[in-house]
Amino acid sequence: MDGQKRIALSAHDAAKPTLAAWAFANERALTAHRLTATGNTGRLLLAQTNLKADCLRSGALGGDMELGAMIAEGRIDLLILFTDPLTPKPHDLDPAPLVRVAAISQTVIALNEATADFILRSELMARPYPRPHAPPALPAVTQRIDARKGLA
Ligand SMILES: O=C(CO)COP(=O)(O)O
Repeated sequence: MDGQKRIALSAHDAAKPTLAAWAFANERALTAHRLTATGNTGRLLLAQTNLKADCLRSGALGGDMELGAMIAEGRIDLLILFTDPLTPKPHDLDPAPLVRVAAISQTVIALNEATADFILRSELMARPYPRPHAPPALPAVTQRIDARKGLA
């Protein structure tokens, strides 16, 4: 990761005002970085702050998957994903794959405002940081893949 971080922002509907307020309060720190957001979150950020962000599709229409692919490909350094665990909703499971792929790819992740505050104030935000390697595939998984490819 460079000194300039690639930050993804996304929030569930009930958490969108919190994320917009957090981004507004931290505008100065965030302008130093490259921002990407899921569609509706991004539009809200563009409307309520002076930040620039690349907007993906709406999360419900595939933006979550676009973001997941970017994380898997190592194109996101920090994921700020404000969830709303108290309101049941049809896309309740959407964040799970993002959290999973972020954990695997050693992407920094904040699921709430307090964690986002700690991360944004970290001295590592302004410095290059060598991302630790992803864990090696489990031997059993590797064997199954090799068997399917006719290598075992
Ligand atoms: O789906 C989301 C979070 O899981 C957010 O997507 P939007 O920002 O497009 O609403």
